[in-house]
Amino acid sequence: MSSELLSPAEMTEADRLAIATGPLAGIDLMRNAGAAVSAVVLAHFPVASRVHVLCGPGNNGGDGYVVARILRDSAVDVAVWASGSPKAGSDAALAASECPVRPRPLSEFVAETGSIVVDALYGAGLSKPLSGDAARAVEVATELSLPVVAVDLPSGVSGESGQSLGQAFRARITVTFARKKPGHLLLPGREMCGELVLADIGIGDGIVAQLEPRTFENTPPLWIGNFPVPAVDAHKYRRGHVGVFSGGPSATGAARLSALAAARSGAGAVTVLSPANAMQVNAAHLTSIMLHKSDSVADVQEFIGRRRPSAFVLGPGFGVGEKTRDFALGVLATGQRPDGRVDGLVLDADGITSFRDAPNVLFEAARRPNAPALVLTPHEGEFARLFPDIAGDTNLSKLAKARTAAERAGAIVVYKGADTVIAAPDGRAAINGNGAPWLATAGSGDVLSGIIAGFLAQGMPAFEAACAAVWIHAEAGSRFGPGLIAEDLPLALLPVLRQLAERRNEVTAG
Ligand SMILES: NC(=O)C1=CN([C@@H]2O[C@H](COP(=O)(O)OP(=O)(O)OC[C@H]3O[C@@H](n4cnc5c(N)ncnc54)[C@H](OP(=O)(O)O)[C@@H]3O)[C@@H](O)[C@H]2O)[C@@H](O)CC1
Ligand SMILES: [K+]
Repeated sequence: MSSELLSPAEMTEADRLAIATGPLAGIDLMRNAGAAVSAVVLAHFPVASRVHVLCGPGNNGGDGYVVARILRDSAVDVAVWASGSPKAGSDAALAASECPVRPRPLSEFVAETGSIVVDALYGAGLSKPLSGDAARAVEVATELSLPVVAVDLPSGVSGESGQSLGQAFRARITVTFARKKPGHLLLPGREMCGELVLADIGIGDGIVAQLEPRTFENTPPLWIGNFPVPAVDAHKYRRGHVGVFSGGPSATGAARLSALAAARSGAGAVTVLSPANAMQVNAAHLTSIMLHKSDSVADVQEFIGRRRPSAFVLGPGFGVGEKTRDFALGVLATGQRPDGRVDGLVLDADGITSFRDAPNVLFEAARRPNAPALVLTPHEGEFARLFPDIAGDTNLSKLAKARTAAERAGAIVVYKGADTVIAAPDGRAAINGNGAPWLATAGSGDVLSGIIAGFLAQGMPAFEAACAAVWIHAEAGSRFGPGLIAEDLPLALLPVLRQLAERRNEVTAG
């Protein structure tokens, strides 16, 4: 499965294992890497007046020497600018010795408009911020607006976190090898990479599998096998029943958006649970979605016992306070009750903020054996309310923050943003790469919560349900494009869901 992501350390280990297993030696992998980058340069910039290859002292630089040799062999005008020289006896030293272009020191780097830069300074081995000659090279490329093709990663960008500590190249194209790295998908890395090309350099799937990767790009292969398609004889309650809690009379819209999204994502039945004083306003806006009065935990329990809902959404428009905490803890306690157990609770917005002063109460409830799956869907601000120490730890990437939070909370954490990360308490995590700017609109998160609950109610495991919902939500948003408002999203889901249902049937048939 190629949705796996490898951290720079895991990638180094994959290189080592591949070399130890054979048949390819390190220099073969390097030659394949350099060939892949050269092919991209030749295909995208056939009329470049000159190609400047910047080579660092490690294996990333080694790839650069291979690129320079192949381009020279292809009659391209090539200049090589080197920062340090490769360690004697290394693969990079061998690649440098095979390169017919005499390197000049990076400190003298000059370039001209119309030329191309191949950035082979630092890749997986980036160990500190760019400084001196490397930082100046970034300035030269930026000033002249030269297209940059980055080898593995734009130098200065961390493959682990996507962060750049100081200066970094902004690439037009980045060519990486074997598997993508988290830094290619996490912001700002994703933007710094430009177009990302993944090249096969001969590291087999079996080698990657030995590393048992726990990080993935969030794409359909990750969860299509669990994507719910109703059986021919499906009864509406067998397709799952979602309950969505509504706020008071002037805050009911968010719950209805969530409810509609749960219904569109395939839940057989959806009920809005409304305070008595908001029943009329909700009733005026609901047709296929049911309505039930619910002012107290006893009302909620009575509903659970009688109507057997399998998932809830709590938070959108609900208000912050004790009632919210009681409802959330009441739902999570159903794992201990014989009269109706709920499979999952999606806690969003006010639901998250309500626990800011007592997050451990929530986490303990979620971690109790047999508790319903808890899915938390914080944006950055809400994340910091529930996990202030994790949010403030500048050593952690967004991926590591989500992962640490999920483990602490015993919950699936959907850490939202343009690079949403979904993490599970068991250590799995996925980074979403199809986020669309159109989704940054009021109510969009309420829709996402509803989709997650819709999938949970249909029996999808919680991590897969959250991943699928995030991807589908983003896909629907980007296909709809400009002018999107949250009301459009439930309908915009339909073509995406249709394609996935077809794909799921193919997977099942195959
Ligand atoms: N056989 C293989 O393994 C294959 C590997 N492949 C390629 O290898 C790349 C990884 O190679 P790598 O591990 O040698 O690390 P690399 O990125 O070259 O940097 C290390 C050197 O740079 C230095 N340095 C770092 N940051 C610096 C800074 N800011 N400023 C100044 N110096 C800095 C660092 O110094 P140090 O930290 O030791 O002080 C060290 O000397 C990978 O991205 C891929 O392109 C492919 O060819 C496939 C086969
Ligand atoms: K690089």
